[in-house]
Amino acid sequence: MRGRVVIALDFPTAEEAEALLSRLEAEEKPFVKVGMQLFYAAGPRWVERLKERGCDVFLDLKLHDIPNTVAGAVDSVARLGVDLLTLHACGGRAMMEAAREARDRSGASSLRLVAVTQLTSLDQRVLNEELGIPGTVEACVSRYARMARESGMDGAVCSGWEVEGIKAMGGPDFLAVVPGIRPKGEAAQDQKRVMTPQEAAARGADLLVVGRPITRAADPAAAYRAIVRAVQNAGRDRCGLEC
Ligand SMILES: O=C(O)c1cc(=O)[nH]c(=O)n1[C@@H]1O[C@H](COP(=O)(O)O)[C@@H](O)[C@H]1O
Repeated sequence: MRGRVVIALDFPTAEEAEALLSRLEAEEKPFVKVGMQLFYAAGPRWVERLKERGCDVFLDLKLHDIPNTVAGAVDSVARLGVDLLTLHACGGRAMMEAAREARDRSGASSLRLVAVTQLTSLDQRVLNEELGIPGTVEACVSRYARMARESGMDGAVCSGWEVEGIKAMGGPDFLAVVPGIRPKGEAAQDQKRVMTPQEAAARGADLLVVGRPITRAADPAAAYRAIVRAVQNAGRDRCGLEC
């Protein structure tokens, strides 16, 4: 999956998400993320239809509950045929293990479970002063990612600043999913730990999650293409030829 751009469809209705997708029709099969806003509005049947029209689908529900409840949620999601599902690493080992067991029992072997470490909207001050977690953001992300891997998760969500540590710890098959992507010069908005697409890809991001820089652009298809190009250029930078 190395270096794929995922478009975050953060819209209030299915119609608005579909309007965006129709503007991207000329592009190769897109990888899209459906988060809470759209999922709660459009529902599971709409997500199934997204798969039927050929999109790869990342369902970002950020599950966080007791193990039994999360296992039940994973069982329901497994029936939708989506490719990726998020849960919060801070739910702990038992929760993540229950999620993995539910996925394995469901037979949906292509459903990858990825654990959110620390949200890209948080910074050092929030971690230490508001959440009361000591140490650096990087150390916390690394600790959560290791726990996620040991609990059988397929990857972790982190910012571009923590990708190299996660890839070094988890190896090539442990996915580093990276939101907080901002092309040079774009406003960070509510994101704190941001990085350009080129740099995140050069550091080893497998999936780059991009929302507003594409969805709110005057020309979303052009914005998407520019980000895909930046990611491809990072691949060339890494090995001297296209890889
Ligand atoms: O799990 C996520 O996808 C996620 C984790 C995280 O730490 N930060 C983060 O921004 N996201 C998601 O990534 C997307 C980023 O959107 P933009 O900030 O508009 O590019 C949103 O849909 C967020 O829900």
